[in-house]
Amino acid sequence: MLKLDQIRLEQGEFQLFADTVFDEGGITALMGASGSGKSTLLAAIAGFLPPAAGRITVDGKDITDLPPGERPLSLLFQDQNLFPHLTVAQNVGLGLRPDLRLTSDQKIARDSVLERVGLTGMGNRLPRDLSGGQQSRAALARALLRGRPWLLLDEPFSALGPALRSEMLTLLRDTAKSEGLSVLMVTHAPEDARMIADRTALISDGVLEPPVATGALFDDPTPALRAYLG
Ligand SMILES: Nc1ncnc2c1ncn2[C@@H]1O[C@H](COP(=O)(O)OP(=O)(O)OP(=O)(O)O)[C@@H](O)[C@H]1O
Repeated sequence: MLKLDQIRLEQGEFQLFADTVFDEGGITALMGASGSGKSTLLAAIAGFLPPAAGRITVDGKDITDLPPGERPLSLLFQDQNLFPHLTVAQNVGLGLRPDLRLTSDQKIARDSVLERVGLTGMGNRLPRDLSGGQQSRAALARALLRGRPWLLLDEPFSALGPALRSEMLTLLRDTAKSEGLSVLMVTHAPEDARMIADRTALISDGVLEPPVATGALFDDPTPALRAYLG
């Protein structure tokens, strides 16, 4: 369970308040208008923005002051962060060792994760020799290789066309299930939330609303969601 306990975040004039719990298992979509604070919230959970007030706990353990790399989570951004001069296998291996000195067991784990995301045999390519969808798979593979229980995604597939995006969302849903991951995914697209998110939490007027079942939410939108959907 990921708990945001009376959290207040500040970025310049902007403020966001969050006091809610994300249950583990399954996928939670995080939605809200542009500038509502979705990326700010993920940055705080990931450890890149210290809260102005409040505590963040995971399974009862206070992680508020832990450096990003020591938190029980991986973060995946839209631009994928693949290093252009490193091969796919090296980019993925960075998830385990920044110096790339993988043990033989770690290499086996890396190759296994490449296989799980459908990149078998592509480890020696450079990112530029992959399609957009394959680059997304490589970035997901790196996050998965870290083996952290929570996966935070900030509009990771929004640069992809509709068919590829849907393919990646399906891969994410299947992988989260098979690996028992808890996923928090920022998205602008209601259809993405409806497709894979068990729950959806909305940020509205500087406040994070508690996550609720996605189907029920869209079938009977709250005033905040109605305002967002327009
Ligand atoms: N470094 C910063 N200094 C000052 N204000 C900032 C900074 N970073 C973000 N903000 C402000 O914080 C607010 C929230 O931004 P954030 O990027 O979290 O929103 P978002 O919901 O992710 O938006 P989008 O959907 O457009 O990506 C915005 O008003 C933004 O202008």
